[in-house]
Amino acid sequence: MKQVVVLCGFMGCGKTTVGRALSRLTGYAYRDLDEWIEQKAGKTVADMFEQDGEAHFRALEREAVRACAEEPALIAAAGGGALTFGENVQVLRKAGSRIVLLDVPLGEIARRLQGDKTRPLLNRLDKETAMKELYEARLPLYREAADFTVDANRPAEQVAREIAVELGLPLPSSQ
Ligand SMILES: Nc1ncnc2c1ncn2[C@@H]1O[C@H](COP(=O)(O)OP(=O)(O)OP(=O)(O)O)[C@@H](O)[C@H]1O
Ligand SMILES: O=C(O)C1=C[C@@H](O)[C@@H](O)[C@H](O)C1
Ligand SMILES: [Mg+2]
Repeated sequence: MKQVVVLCGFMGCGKTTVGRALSRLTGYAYRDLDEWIEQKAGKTVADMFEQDGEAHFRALEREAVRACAEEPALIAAAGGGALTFGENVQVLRKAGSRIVLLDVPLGEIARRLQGDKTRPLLNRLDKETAMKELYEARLPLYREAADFTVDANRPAEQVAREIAVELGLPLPSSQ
C-alpha cells in the first residue's frame, strides 16, 4: 500500500519538527520539501526568493511535490505555501498520498516564529499584520487540501503519534 504522508500548515506550525518525529516513529524516510529544493537549487529558499523571485521557487516546489508523490512510502513536510496551490494538491491526491493539516492558533505561531529571519514571506517590517493576513487567507485552503486535521498545539511526539494512529501507519519503534 502506498504510504506517502504530507504534512501541511502555516509556517511554524511544526511540519519539520513533527515530520521528523513521525519518521522516527514509523521508520519511514523523512523529506523536507524546502530542503529538497535547496539541494536541487544549491541555495537557500531565502536566496531563491531574493535572487530568482518567488515564481521560480514555486516552479521548483511543483517539481518537489511531483517527486514526493512518486515515492512508495515517505513522510514529507511541505513548505508553508505548497498546498495552497490546487495543482499540487491534485498531484498528491491522484497518487494516493495523504495530507495532514497541523492546526496551531495564530498566537502560538507568532510565539514560535519570534525573532526568526529565515522565512522570507515574513521578513518585513509589518510582520504581525502580514502573518495574520496570510494565516487567514490560507487556513481555508489548508482545510480543503487536508484529509485529516490534527491539533498540533501540543508536544511534537504526541502529535506524531496521533497522526500515525489515525492513518494506520506502522509503529515499529514502540513495540
Ligand atoms: N509542537 C511544538 N511545540 C512547541 N514548539 C514547536 C512545536 N513544533 C515546532 N516547534 C517550534 O516552532 C518553530 C517552527 O517549527 P518548524 O520549523 O517545525 O515549523 P514548520 O512548519 O516546518 O515551518 P516552515 O513552514 O517555515 O518550514 C521551531 O522553533 C520549533 O522548534
Ligand atoms: O508559506 C510559504 O509560502 C513558504 C513557506 C516556507 O516553508 C518556504 O517554502 C517558503 O519560504 C515559502
Ligand atoms: Mg519546515
